[in-house]
Amino acid sequence: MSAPRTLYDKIWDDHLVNSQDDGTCFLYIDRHLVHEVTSPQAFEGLRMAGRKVRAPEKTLAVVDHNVPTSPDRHLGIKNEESRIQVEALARNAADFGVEYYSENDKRQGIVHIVGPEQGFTLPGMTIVCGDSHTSTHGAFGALAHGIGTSEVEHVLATQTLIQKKAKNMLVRVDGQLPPGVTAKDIILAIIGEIGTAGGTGHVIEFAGEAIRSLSMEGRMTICNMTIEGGARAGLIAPDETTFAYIKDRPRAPKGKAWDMALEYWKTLHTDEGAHYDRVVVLDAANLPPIVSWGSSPEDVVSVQGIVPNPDEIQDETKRASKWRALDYMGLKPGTKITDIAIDRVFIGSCTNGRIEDLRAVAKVVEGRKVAPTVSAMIVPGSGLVKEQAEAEGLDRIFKEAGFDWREPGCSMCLAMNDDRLKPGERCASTSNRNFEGRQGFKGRTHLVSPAMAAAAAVSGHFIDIREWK
Ligand SMILES: CC(C)[C@H](C(=O)O)[C@@H](O)C(=O)O
Ligand code: SF4
Repeated sequence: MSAPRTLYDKIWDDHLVNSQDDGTCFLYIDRHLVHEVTSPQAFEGLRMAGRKVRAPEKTLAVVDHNVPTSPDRHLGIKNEESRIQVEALARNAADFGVEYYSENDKRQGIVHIVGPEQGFTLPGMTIVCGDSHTSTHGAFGALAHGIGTSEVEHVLATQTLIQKKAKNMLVRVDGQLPPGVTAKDIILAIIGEIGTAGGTGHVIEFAGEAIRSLSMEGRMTICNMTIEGGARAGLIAPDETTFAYIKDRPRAPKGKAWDMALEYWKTLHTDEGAHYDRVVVLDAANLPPIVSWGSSPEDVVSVQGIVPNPDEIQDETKRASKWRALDYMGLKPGTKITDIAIDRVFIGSCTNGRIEDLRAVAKVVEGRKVAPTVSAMIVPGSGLVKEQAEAEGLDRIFKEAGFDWREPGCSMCLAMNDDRLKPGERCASTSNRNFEGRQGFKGRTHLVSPAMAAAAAVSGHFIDIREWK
């Protein structure tokens, strides 16, 4: 009998090409997603060295960060810097024979939404992308690493990645979530608990009843933000929910190949008695809806809570940094979270821009109006999410409520396109990062779930979604 292994151990072992005495390993990479921000120099490097893309059929390119989300974007990208980046990816994909979804392709969207949607992301695979939120794909039981541009070039050329093995960490979320509390609240609570460095050097496997009960959308939200907890990757063992999501996707295996794949996928779980280097346990039943108050995803509190007082922090450096965060956010200790008024609402991103997220928003805002003091936008994560939402009539609900209904892309998740906050503006956002300037120079971001963002849009301030009538 071989020693019991974790899910991470199994995927690692199945992809190990070579390992050196110092722990340096070559991992075979099954899937490579490429976007316009981190790929130009990588393709340029190949060109200069006269190399080809080794496995174009395992590579998929899509534009997301720089594309405008306005309805007239098919007329061309006005911002020159963005246009140059988007055109470069189109050219590189054509030159190197890589499939490419342009901003006018219905399948275009945020790379981490597109991969799963197409069945390009499958259980047991190693997946990379020059993007930190590649961890999202771990929701399928795939080992998914964000990589840098020089690694993008290395993978394009060799279909391998140089890695050292990380440690195993388990985050178990027991019990059932109360109504109104979502996957987003789980992951914000976890990061609040372990801190942004809590997962450093580890791959986190999420397990427990509350995780098992989540849809694939919810699981993707959890794995998406694993990276904000400092971990190398996040993983959730595949199960019937996973298989049902994948079945009949354009790139999923079909017929006999499906049966064979399924047989393998069913072995992808941690063995009884396998060792984790660290274990964290949370009880879902105790979780409230969560709102971030500072400039780090660990700065979180219950919607029923107050802005904390940094003076209560022992560590001097940390105390100073949290004071700075409050100053940046324009908040005072002791303020009730529900008394914080907002100017903008952003619903979208690879954290919460999927169909289930939009349905949750529609449920909250149907027959209501966005507060007159608030400007709110909804950005579907992909063209297919947009199409589905429109087929269900969600766009009508949004527009009647006064939301701006946009074209797919990263949008105001980060200020790399036309969608951004003005200095001092305060935003309830379903995205994953709240660093200074993230959504625009001097913009103020509060991270929340889609339902909480929707309720804030209508109320003009944060409100406990559990009390929504
Ligand atoms: C631009 C890109 C490299 C970046 C990332 O790596 O995550 C972006 O997607 C982000 O969310 O900050
Ligand atoms: S939506 Fe945001 S977090 Fe996701 S890839 Fe785009 S910029 Fe990064």
